[in-house]
Amino acid sequence: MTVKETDQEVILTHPKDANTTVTILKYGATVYSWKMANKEQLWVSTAAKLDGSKPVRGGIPLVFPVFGKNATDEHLSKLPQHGLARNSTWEFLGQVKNDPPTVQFGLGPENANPELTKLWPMDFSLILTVELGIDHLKTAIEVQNTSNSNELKFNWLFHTYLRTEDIEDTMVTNLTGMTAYDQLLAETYVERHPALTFSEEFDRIYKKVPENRNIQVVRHGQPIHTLKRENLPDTVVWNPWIKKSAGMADFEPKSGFKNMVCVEPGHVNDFIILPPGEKWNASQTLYKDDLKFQAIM
Ligand SMILES: O=P(O)(O)OC[C@H]1O[C@@H](O)[C@H](O)[C@@H](O)[C@@H]1O
Repeated sequence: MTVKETDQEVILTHPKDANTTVTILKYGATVYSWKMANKEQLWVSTAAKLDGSKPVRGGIPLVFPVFGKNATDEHLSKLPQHGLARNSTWEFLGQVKNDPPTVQFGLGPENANPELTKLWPMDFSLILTVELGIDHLKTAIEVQNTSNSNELKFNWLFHTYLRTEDIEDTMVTNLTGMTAYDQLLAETYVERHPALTFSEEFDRIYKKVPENRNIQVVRHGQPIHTLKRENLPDTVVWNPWIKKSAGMADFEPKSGFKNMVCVEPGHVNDFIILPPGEKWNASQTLYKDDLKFQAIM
């Protein structure tokens, strides 16, 4: 069996390697484990809530329809930080392909968190497709505006927590020359560093990153993760470091910031405005590649 469903989760196993698996919690349709040849690729807090009481701290939470906390939009401003998709139990729609094993999850106003759809009463349909390759994990999203008359205004982001052995000797590359909004300084500037390194809290939105930039997480000269993006122009890079992780009750162990970096492809710098009836598609693929340095300014 390549796909196993329980009440809480769906587990995919690759037919060519029983140690290559992905586990998706129905709550938030959150990928919270991805193992390649038995090696975990994602970071998840040991205090993460997997019981639907709180979005999962780790894995790949889904951010929709708003990134961060909105202050101005009549409806979006009423939603909590990062919206409602990560706080809703999605419907498992089943397996759509055998090899690579591929499954889908759906969310709409009928099954989304009712407390939150009351605050954001829009017509929408989301389909998340998760594909487990022998050497990759692809997550793809389709958003449909199911209204006959109103536009749908939203952000999308894959809040991907990537695992690393030690953040202090980890770099994130191929964002050189991009415009960055530093959320900690509230300043916009052009990224001049040939690679991002980490020695304190880090929270930046890189804007309009061309699709041919494949962001890499590099350790000891070896790329440990490579990210390919489709229709996701912005990328958030985040590490909470010591003080911020100390303040998060669900972030454990407290030294866990050393073992993770969030590289989060999304469309967050502005909103997508989808006309009635239309669809919008985007995806992220995590895979392994050789070192490809794209530092052209
Ligand atoms: O604690 P949350 O809501 O999961 O957010 C975690 C982080 O998510 C990142 O995407 C944001 O850039 C950070 O500002 C934020 O702190």
